[in-house]
Amino acid sequence: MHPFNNIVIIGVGLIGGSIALSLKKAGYRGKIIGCDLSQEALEEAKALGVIDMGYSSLKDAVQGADLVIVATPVGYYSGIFKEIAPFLPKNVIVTDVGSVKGYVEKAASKDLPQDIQFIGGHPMAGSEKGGIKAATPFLYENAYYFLTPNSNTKEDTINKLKTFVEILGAYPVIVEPQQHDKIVALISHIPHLAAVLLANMLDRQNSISYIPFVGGGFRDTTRIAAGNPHMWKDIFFLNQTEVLEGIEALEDMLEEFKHLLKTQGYKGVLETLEKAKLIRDSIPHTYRDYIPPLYDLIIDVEDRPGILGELTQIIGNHKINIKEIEILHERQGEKGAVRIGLASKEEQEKAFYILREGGFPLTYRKGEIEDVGNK
Ligand SMILES: NC(=O)c1ccc[n+]([C@@H]2O[C@H](COP(=O)([O-])OP(=O)(O)OC[C@H]3O[C@@H](n4cnc5c(N)ncnc54)[C@H](O)[C@@H]3O)[C@@H](O)[C@H]2O)c1
Ligand SMILES: O=C(O)C(=O)C[C@]1(C(=O)O)C=C[C@@H](O)C=C1
Repeated sequence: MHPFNNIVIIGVGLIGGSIALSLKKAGYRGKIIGCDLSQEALEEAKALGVIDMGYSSLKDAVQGADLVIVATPVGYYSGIFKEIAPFLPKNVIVTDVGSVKGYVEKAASKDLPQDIQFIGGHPMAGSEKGGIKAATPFLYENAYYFLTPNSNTKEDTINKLKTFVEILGAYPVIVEPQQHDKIVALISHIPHLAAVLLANMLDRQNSISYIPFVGGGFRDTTRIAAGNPHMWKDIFFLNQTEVLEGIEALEDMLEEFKHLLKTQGYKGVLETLEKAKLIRDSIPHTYRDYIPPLYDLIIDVEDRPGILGELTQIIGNHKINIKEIEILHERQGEKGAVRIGLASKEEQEKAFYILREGGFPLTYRKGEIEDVGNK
């Protein structure tokens, strides 16, 4: 049974809109009310069927809610908490989706009434694109979703939010707000800063004219630099301590690398590169510990239009659900490769034979070939 019947989403953009779409996809039958400063976002959300009703007044929106999700840029939270505080129904649960949690926890305990249940939240899924038009019902599938209860959060509230997160297709992970901020500084905030600085280097070196030549490397390492500057400004300042620590660690590593390079430290440079490769290669497709493992197949395919459609159709015809699909970016000669992740060993075996006999003879179980890039 769904734990909520009347969900209010404040900020109907990428993250808020995607929550609403995921709920609808999962068959949620209650009401979804959107509240946004932007009339255009509300109109768009209604037209797309994302929300059932839209309000620009926070007071009107939250009346009757049993779950309020704050999904605006984090800098607005304190003002929003203060404004909704007098109008929140007694049994409502308030949560958020913000990329920092220590600050949000403090703001909630200061600005929300003491008897209102609050639990912080943060889905580890997103995009460099913002706004309701970028929202998708699949954003949270197989993503981690941090939940940060405080000492006042009841067990029942935690359980309801866990269920809610699972309905979105994500995996709830309970952490302390400070622990959360340490983790995301290293896996999200410092990487974002690095991407921003890499992008800006083209300008710094007065080499804007290099832009037409960028290949996959520059694109892959800087994609997130195209994210919303206002949102990211809030994130950096509201996770200032952890981000400053990360910057210092980055400075030390750059100094060390600079020294190795200046002093012909071949061994050290190689070790740095090898360590990074090990770490990068170890990022689980299978999200061990929290997410059930996936059973992968690697398929060598011809590089031509329509090939992906043919592959997925064969599998779909046999009612096998592809949990993950990835194009492996190795394009030497005429071949490319695709990785598909399946939910069970049985499905992997079935798909293996179906594909091999169905026009994809170069299908392998993961591990049968070491690494497509090294063949
Ligand atoms: N973008 C990501 O990748 C990502 C991922 C996880 C979490 N988050 C967090 O989610 C939140 C929203 O990010 P997003 O990417 O959906 O942004 P977005 O710009 O796509 O959407 C934000 C929406 O909030 C509305 N808004 C702004 N101020 C408001 C206010 N005071 N009252 C009501 N509505 C207001 C905007 O009009 C917009 O429609 C942020 O706190 C961000 O830290 C973002
Ligand atoms: O752009 C993406 O792909 C993201 O998922 C964005 C990303 C991330 O760093 O992973 C960015 C900030 C959010 O707080 C969560 C997710």
